[in-house]
Amino acid sequence: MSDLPGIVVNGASGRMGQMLVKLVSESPAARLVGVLERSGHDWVGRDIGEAMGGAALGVPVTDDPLEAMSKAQAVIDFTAPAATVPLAAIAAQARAVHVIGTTGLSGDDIARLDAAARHAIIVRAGNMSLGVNLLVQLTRKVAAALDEVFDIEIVEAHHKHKVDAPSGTALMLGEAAAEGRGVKLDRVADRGRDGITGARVDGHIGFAAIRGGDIVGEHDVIFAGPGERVVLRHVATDRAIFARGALKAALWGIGRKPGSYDMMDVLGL
Ligand SMILES: NC(=O)C1=CN([C@@H]2O[C@H](COP(=O)(O)OP(=O)(O)OC[C@H]3O[C@@H](n4cnc5c(N)ncnc54)[C@H](OP(=O)(O)O)[C@@H]3O)[C@@H](O)[C@H]2O)C=CC1
Ligand SMILES: O=C(O)C1=N[C@H](C(=O)O)C[C@H](O)C1
Repeated sequence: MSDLPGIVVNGASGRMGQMLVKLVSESPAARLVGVLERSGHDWVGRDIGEAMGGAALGVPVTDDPLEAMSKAQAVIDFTAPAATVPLAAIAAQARAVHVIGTTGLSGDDIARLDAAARHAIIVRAGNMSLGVNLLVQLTRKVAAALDEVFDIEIVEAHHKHKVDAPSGTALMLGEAAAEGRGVKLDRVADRGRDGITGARVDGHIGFAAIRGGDIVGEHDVIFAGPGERVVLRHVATDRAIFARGALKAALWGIGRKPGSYDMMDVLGL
């Protein structure tokens, strides 16, 4: 039996779940020890490799989180708030690092995750890619350097199946822009304009979302001033960037003190 860190993937049939199963099962630094799906899913009880249409991986899909985590040091979770929030308490009980990529979490969900982090090691980010986390840092710097004469607008584009808006990444970028300006995002965010909205309010941070086709994820932070514009952009073309970041976070989290961490901590940015 290998002594590589054991990783569980939650939401194994999802777009990110399948990407993670592939990455972890092929990784020289970790081993796949469990895969979770919700009760009633037709993959439960099947070998995950075969369910994904490939060779058997020797790991059956289960709907029992404690069983899945019995041999694990970490669980990677890109699912939905209704699955992620309860899993935090179970991961704490199993003493497993909980890496959370799930977006669309409400303020109440985040409060519950923060409460779980008193006993659990939670690494959570709306985007686990290196490029986006660098873009977050750049956004904070540019927002601090440019005054309110530059209007900040965040435009994001994703595939047609995405259920939440603005994206988790857009919200991270908005938080960074607000921090750079020394304001609270919830006081200045304009989320969704329609009809006679009135002129733009100076100092506000606007959000716009495009949904279509198979767009993996694109984010522009626009600083629009009189006579010039600065545009910071990230374009994701492969979901593997998120999966790689999540596995890095899982390995980084093992042995840390309980608490809430993010990708800035993992990447040392
Ligand atoms: N932080 C980051 O870097 C990234 C975050 N994401 C986020 O990850 C999440 C998943 O994205 P994606 O893989 O595209 O989504 P999918 O819809 O492809 O997959 C979601 C998975 O979660 C499961 N799931 C959904 N709701 C529940 C529930 N209530 N209980 C148990 N399981 C549930 C689904 O199971 P079922 O099929 O049975 O519904 C499915 O396996 C989203 O929130 C997305 O925004 C995505 C990419 C990068
Ligand atoms: O749902 C997605 O696909 C993605 N979600 C994340 C987000 O909400 O920002 C990250 C990435 O953009 C892909």
